Amino acid sequence: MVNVPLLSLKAITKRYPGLTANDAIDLDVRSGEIHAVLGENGAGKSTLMKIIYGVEQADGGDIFWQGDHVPVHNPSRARALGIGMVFQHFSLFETLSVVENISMTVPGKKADLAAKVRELGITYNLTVDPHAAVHTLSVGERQRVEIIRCLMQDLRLLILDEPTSVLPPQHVEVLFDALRKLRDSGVAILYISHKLEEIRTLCDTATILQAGRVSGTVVPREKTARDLAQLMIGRSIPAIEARPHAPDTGGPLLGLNKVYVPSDDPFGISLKDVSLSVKGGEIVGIAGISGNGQKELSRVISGEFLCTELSPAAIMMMGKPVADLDAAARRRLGFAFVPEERLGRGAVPEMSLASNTILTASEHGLVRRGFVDRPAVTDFAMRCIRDFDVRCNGPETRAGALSGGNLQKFIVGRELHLKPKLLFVAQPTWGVDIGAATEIRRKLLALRDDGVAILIISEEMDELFEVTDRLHVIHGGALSRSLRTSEVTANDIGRYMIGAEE
Ligand SMILES: Nc1ncnc2c1ncn2[C@@H]1O[C@H](COP(=O)(O)OP(=O)(O)OP(=O)(O)O)[C@@H](O)[C@H]1O
Repeated sequence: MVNVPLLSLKAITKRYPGLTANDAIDLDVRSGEIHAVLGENGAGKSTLMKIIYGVEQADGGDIFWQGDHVPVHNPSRARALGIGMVFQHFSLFETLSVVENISMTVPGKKADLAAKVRELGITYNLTVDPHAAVHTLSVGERQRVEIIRCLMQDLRLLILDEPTSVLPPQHVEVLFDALRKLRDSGVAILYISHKLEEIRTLCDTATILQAGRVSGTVVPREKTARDLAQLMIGRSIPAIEARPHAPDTGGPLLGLNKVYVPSDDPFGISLKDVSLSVKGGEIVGIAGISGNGQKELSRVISGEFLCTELSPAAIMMMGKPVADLDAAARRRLGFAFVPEERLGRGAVPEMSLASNTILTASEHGLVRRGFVDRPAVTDFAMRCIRDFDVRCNGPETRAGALSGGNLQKFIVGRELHLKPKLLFVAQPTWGVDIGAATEIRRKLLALRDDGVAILIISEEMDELFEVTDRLHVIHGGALSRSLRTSEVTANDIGRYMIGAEE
């Protein structure tokens, strides 16, 4: 029995209208291994994980668990087998405590559950106070709660979907230590990530998916990140060339002048004395650990949150005071914005891609005399799809049916096609595969060279170093002074990020 895989998938197939998301996939996962699943956006990774966890049902193929043929009709059946999954978006109730959240799916007295949370926390170095309310926890701590919840049952296989995309760098190592301990105790881990270096450090095996099929299985440690990217995409990715600093092109197109904004969310961060400016032809980045005011800053700049205490001139766009203008009025001045949350704020999942373009592009010839110009809308959506290589069934595809990375590419494409004077992008390449991320960064640089002013909030240090001319670091709702990117190191930025530097 030693050689029987813990989980064995045979010819798993899943079809959606017009496409095959998983095409006869075979995959073996063994106890005590960390097994990466790699692939371009839309390759079928999340679909496959959802089938294993019982959220989606396969149209064909078989699942074997320790050699036995088992149907997995729903997540509770998966949990009963010993399968746990941590999704990208956590499923915790903010106002309840850790142990109250856990007791919703795990039977037992609260006192016993709390003791178990403490014990598991010590064993795996995932400590968290069982009685803390979830809203008081950092993102890293919430993820620990999700993992501990899986551990409370007899866990044999843990599925993690891009777990480090939400973590600050210093929490990544803590997570990896816990995952290695789990592996050494015999648990199998399925690990989805676009971060190839992480996969090389952490994972024992990697299965690569290309357009819904398995294209290979490798030992990632024996490959370079470049090899892995090539295996995923089927071609090599040219590096972004070094570029000279852009010339000054006049006055700032965005200015924040001593912006103080109390948070309207009881769990949020207040902005303190935030000043910054972005000129045409430059990219300014905002680095920082998530939860330090990025969300609040982006709502204030986008106009989604109007703070009545600000004087109109506290925020200037294209030389005009805008702090009292709503988002639509700011957009009319030539401002475009990519929010951090794709679904809900960036796009309406129930609407087609074409209709989603009208949300922000209506003033760009898509609505005439109050009527939607359908051919113009379709043409606009087609251009976004083509230029940003959005893998979908065309402009009438429902936004919610796109894979995460493809929806991100579509939203970035839509905003870049508005030909803004000032562009503000939160997490430009969040969840996007390495090939597409390089392409998005290249397009941002091209816009900058055309004189557009660009502000980027990102938690990816490499990305900020690759594209920005200047940087600020946000910590506790306050911004550092402006730092010229070519004159600082990642270590310098790290000190500001943890508040060791004013
Ligand atoms: N509910 C759905 N309806 C229709 N098509 C869907 C649905 N869910 C996924 N798809 C399609 O299935 C394909 C695979 O999507 P999936 O989310 O599995 O990709 P992925 O590899 O996880 O991508 P990413 O890296 O972008 O998260 C995509 O083409 C996607 O558009």
